[in-house]
Order: sequence, then structure tokens, then C-alpha cells
Amino acid sequence: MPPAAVPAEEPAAAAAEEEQQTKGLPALEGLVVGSYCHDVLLRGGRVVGETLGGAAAFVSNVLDAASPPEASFSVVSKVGPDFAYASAPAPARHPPLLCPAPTTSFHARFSDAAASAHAPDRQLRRVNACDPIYPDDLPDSRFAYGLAVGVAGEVLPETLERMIRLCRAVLVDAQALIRVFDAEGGGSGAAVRHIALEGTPYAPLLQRVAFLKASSEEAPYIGVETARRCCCVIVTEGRDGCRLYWDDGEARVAPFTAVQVDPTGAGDSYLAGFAAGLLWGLSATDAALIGNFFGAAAVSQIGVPTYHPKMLQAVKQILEEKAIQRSSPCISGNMFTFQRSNMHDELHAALQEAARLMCEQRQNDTTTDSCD
Ligand SMILES: Nc1ncnc2c1ncn2[C@@H]1O[C@H](COP(=O)(O)OP(=O)(O)OP(=O)(O)O)[C@@H](O)[C@H]1O
Ligand SMILES: O[C@H]1[C@H](O)[C@@H](O)[C@H](O)[C@@H](O)[C@H]1O
Repeated sequence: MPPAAVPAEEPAAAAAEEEQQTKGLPALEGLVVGSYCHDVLLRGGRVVGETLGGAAAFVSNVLDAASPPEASFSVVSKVGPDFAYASAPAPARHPPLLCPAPTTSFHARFSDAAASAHAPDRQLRRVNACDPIYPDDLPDSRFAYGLAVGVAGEVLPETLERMIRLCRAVLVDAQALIRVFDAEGGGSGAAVRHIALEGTPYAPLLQRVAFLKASSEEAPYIGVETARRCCCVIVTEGRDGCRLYWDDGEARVAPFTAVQVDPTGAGDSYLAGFAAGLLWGLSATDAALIGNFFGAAAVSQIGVPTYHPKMLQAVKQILEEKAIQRSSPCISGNMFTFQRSNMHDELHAALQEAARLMCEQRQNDTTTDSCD
């Protein structure tokens, strides 16, 4: 596996200098790029939920909860004047940039048919699209890591390219790269489709990316066998957990039990949990357990989840203990360790206990509505 970011071709002098300055950064500062959105959840033609959405909302929620104390991050997100979550009672905690265009918004239609673990669980339509995020919208700083987490094509290829220059390691959600939107149909929004990553302007950037995450539905569009030669590929498999593929190895990582009420944001929360695991110094396969844990937490609630303080305290304590035993610095170094460590099963068992607290919280919860 190459170092986290190896340029495909010689960048221009200024770009090379930008990239050079990310080497040897002591701080664990992160950059999250992707817009917030409005999510409307529908079942049988009835609105069953209206929530803050967008991968950046789910990601920042997990990073706020689970990053090590010395790690901080900035969010670059765009919304319009209609943004419904700018203030209390449940504001987006990291303020977005305001644009004249309306806030990106999705309608998610859940079917009544029982879904298999890998079948599409909902039909998505993009009803509004805010402005893209341009390279100049990114701060003029250097970051230890970056998360490219667009939902509506807002992370432009040139924006991803600049992220790669500013950040020592970049983690990308495939949904930011392969979504296309069919023509708006009669006011009901544009259907969301996927296209093959190969042939898009994002494809040449893959070899400068550290991790590419795709759901099992998206995986065929990224071409796992080709992509794993460029970067570590993670395929999430819903209630079955996830698999990691790197150039000369792969691993399956077990899930956690959850009572699913809304699958929205599971992949986003997974990726942020995974990044948090790397920040704590875990190997990629061990960090995937933290991803699975926060993916399971996301499906247990409608919208951006709130975490029970006892559960969070338990997770942090586990991570602090395991961090002492960690074998290599991951995001703070140049190389990643992929293989599971000898504490992997122990880590899973300890997190399973924390997941049990989460289920108990859920059972005490009086909410009865479900999108699942
Ligand atoms: N029902 C479930 N039970 C336990 N864990 C789950 C469940 N669904 C999802 N997860 C966890 O969340 C991770 C991501 O889920 P999934 O593969 O469904 O992503 P996704 O399709 O990108 O999600 P979304 O698009 O809804 O955000 C899984 O790898 C798993 O760890
Ligand atoms: O809030 C959700 C969430 O971020 C999902 O990951 C994304 O697939 C949806 O488009 C978005 O509406």
C-alpha cells in the first residue's frame, strides 16, 4: 500500500508546496467537506419524518462524540436561506456557508416490502440542490485528514483535488463521486442514479486518496478490484457489517446488533466512526469496528442521532484503553496499518457491551414511529 497520498503526476509548483506543507503536521485537525440537507422521509405517501441530513451532519455528530480530545475539525458545507436547522432546538453544530440557492433537499420513499441486507432500502429524489463547494471555499490551512462526503454532487473534482493537497490523508464516500440526478420530474424532484466511477474526473484522483467507502449497492460502480490497487476500499454491508480490501489483503468486520428504525446516515456515521478509530491510532480493520458501531447507532434513531451519555462514556473509555496498546500512529503518520490487531475481538466484545446500553436506551424510548 502506498503512503496516504501519492501524487499521480507532478503537481504545479504552488500545489506541490501546499501538499508539502501537510507533511509533519503535529495536530490531528480534520476537514469535512459536504453540504447539509433537508431530509423528508415518506412511507406510503405519508411524511413520517423531517430531519437535518447530509453526510456532513451525521459525520460531524460522530466526530464530535468520538474523536480523541486533541482532535478538532472544520466543516465546509453550504445551505440556502431556507435552511431549517440554523438555530435551536436542534441546530447544525458546525455553521454552514449561506448561499442564495435553496438548501439541498431529499425525499426518501421507504417501501413496505421487506428488504434484504443489500437491497436498496429507499428511493431517493433530490428536490433542491444548493451550490457546489468550490476549491476556494476550503480554508487556506493544512489538515491531518479530510473527509469528502457530498450527497448531491457538491464536492467537485477540483474541490476533491484541493482537499488532497491540503490534507495528509483523505477519506472519500463514493456517494460523493458517483451520484447523478435525472431531470426533475413534475415538481417531485430528480431521481438519484449511480454511474461508474471509471471515466469520471474523480477516477485519476483515487491513487491520492487513502480510503474509499462504498455501500454494497454502490460497490459495483466503483470497481472494487481496480480501486483497491489505488487505495483501501471499504464496502459496508448494512446489518452484516463491512469488508475492507487493500492491495494485498482483505478483512471482514463483524457488525453490532441494532434495532433499525431509520437507515439514513448509517454509511455517513460509519465513515466518521472509522476515521475516529484511525485518529485513536487503531489499524484500519480495528477502526472499522468503530465504524460499524456508529453505523448501528445511526439506524437506531430517526435523523441525526443523539447518543446516551453513559454509552458515549463507555466507548471513550474503551478507546482510551485500546489507544494505549495501539501499534502505530495512523492518520498522524504517513502509512496505515490494515490488518486486525490481536485486540480486535476484545475490542468488539467491549463495544458490544456499549451497544447493549444503546439498545436499552432505545427500549426505554417512547418513540413508536419507524421508517424501517
Ligand atoms: N440494521 C443494521 N444493524 C446493525 N448495523 C447496521 C445496520 N445497518 C447498517 N449498519 C451499520 O452501518 C454501516 C453502514 O450501513 P449501510 O451499509 O447500510 O450504509 P449505506 O447504505 O451507505 O447507509 P445510508 O445510505 O443509509 O447512510 C454498516 O456497515 C453497519 O456497520
Ligand atoms: O441525509 C442523507 C444522508 O446523508 C445519506 O447518506 C444520503 O445518502 C442522503 O442523500 C441524505 O439525504
